[in-house]
Amino acid sequence: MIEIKPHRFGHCRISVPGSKSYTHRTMIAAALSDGSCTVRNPLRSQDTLLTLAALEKMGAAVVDNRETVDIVGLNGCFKPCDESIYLANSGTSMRLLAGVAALGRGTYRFTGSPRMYHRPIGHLLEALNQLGVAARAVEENGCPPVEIPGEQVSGGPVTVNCSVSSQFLSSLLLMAPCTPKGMSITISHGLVSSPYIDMTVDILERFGIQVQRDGYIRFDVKGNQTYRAGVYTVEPDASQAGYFWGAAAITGGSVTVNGVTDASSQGDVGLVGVFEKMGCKVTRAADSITVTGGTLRGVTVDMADMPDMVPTLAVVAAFAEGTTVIENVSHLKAKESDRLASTCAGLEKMGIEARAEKDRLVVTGGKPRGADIQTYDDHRIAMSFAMAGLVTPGVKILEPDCVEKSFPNFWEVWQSLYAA
Ligand SMILES: O=C(O)C1=C[C@@H](OP(=O)(O)O)[C@@H](O)[C@H](O)C1
Ligand SMILES: C=C(OP(=O)(O)O)C(=O)O
Repeated sequence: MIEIKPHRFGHCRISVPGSKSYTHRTMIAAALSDGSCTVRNPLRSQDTLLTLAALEKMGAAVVDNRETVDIVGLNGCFKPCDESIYLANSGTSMRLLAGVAALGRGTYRFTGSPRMYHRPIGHLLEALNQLGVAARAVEENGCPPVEIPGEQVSGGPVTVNCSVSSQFLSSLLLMAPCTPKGMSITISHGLVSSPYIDMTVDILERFGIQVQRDGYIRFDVKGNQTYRAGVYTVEPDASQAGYFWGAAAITGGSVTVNGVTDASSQGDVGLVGVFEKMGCKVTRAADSITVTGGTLRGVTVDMADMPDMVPTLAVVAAFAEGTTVIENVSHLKAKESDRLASTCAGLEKMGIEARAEKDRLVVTGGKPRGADIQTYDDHRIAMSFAMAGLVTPGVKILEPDCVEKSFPNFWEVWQSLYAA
């Protein structure tokens, strides 16, 4: 348990670790590449290290130098792996690896934590089945554990339902260039979290892969393309910056996060635009963004593309005047926890009116009081409610180590607010 002490600060400048999403993607692309890659500024957290360990088990040669990671790629085809590959509760590892595993030889079995066994993957398995891969959920319930036979998949046309997760499409996009025929991917039933697709396409292009797209409707990737080995640098994580910008919003202080800018494909940078609408001042510089808190008012905002920032926004909304309506977020039910429920539970415990409706979250600002916050093993719940403790005495975060999933030194970086 960590008790967050209230603190007002003037200006604070901070740095956050490398992007989780970019680290997963860069490591996977490197493992598929035609030679020796160096990944600079990788996020070294529980989830990204699970992806790295999985790639090593699937045959990539890995040297972890901490500041950098060297990966020798397998030129589009993984080696057989007899043991099960454990991916804890890392949805990105599970979904992205399940697709690219179909490029390998032998059968891969991906397992995880109990919560992972409730996070859907059926739509990706169905897409793999269309491509002739006999991928299956071991329990036949559309959730991990999964078995993926590496069948030298040839490619072709495929349709995928991305209404629950964009990660299914990212997975298909990552495997497509290594198939002989290439793939023509059509998205059915809409797409949530679309900026993560832009990140995937960005990584593909940086590795020399050509992708043709019609918005978020259809993607054509030619076959027999090569992921080009090289040196790749991971940019700082915009989602992690969000907790520090949120700290500024709530306290009325000012926080500059280094290296995160509007030019990024990371959709979560968009959170600063929401804070701006709520009454904060946002200063965008060439290599940083500064948020300065102001008098906050509630907003109505569609967060389908920024799912990971919903708990962050909901906690900030508790300190705003009026009601905040966060729309199109039903996919939050399938995250590390049911995030609509866990966010509401924390806010209600603090005396704030919050309710999860079908696909939206409604929070009415008020006078939050201190409370023990249950984190449900969800890093984003821990980091979001830490912000509340900067203003409200008596906020205690239970099981704070869950931040290891994405931001192992979060509590250390958090301390820099107290030095400001
Ligand atoms: O592809 C990615 O790196 C991610 C996609 C998003 O998931 P969904 O597409 O399942 O919403 C996001 O919530 C997750 O933290 C990371
Ligand atoms: C949902 C998240 O990650 P994942 O899907 O990789 O578990 C997250 O980091 O908030």
